[in-house]
Amino acid sequence: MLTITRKLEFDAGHRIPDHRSLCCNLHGHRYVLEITLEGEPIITEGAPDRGMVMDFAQVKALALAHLVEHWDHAFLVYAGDTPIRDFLATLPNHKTVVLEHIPTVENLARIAFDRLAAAYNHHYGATLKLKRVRLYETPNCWAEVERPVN
Ligand SMILES: Nc1nc2c(c(=O)[nH]1)N=C([C@H](O)[C@H](O)COP(=O)(O)OP(=O)(O)OP(=O)(O)O)CN2
Ligand SMILES: [Zn+2]
Repeated sequence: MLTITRKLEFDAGHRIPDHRSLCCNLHGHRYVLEITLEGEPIITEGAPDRGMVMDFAQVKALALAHLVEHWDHAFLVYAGDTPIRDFLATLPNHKTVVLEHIPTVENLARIAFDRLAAAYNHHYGATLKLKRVRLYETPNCWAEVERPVN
């Protein structure tokens, strides 16, 4: 087995409603998402992706379709954050994503992992698996979710 990693970046707004410091204010981040897949390179003769665990272009396409296009330039708001949800609802056509959990980087990384695991696992046969998602909220702060070892 070996791993490949694809990095994607997106911008999103959020706030941590009960935070005691600056993070209770509306603000945004350029999030950096690192997706690590584990598998064996494809050996099918003549296949365009022969020698690849998965074509990086396809890694990107699946990440965009299943996660990044939904969150990019959106405001990620906790379902229980009523004042902000009410405010956002007054803005016509605003891109708002309502989450069941507070949008800490830990919770966002877990949501990202669960969605991406469903998208990637077994995509190219039995061996391909999402191994790890790492999400940077700032260059200095990140969370990581790993697939449990079977
Ligand atoms: N465990 C967590 N702690 C914090 C989170 C979080 O999601 N999980 N989020 C925040 C803020 O939203 C913010 O993203 C972090 O701000 P800050 O601590 O200021 O991070 P910086 O990298 O900008 O800090 P420097 O001191 O400039 O390195 C807060 N905590
Ligand atoms: Zn923040």
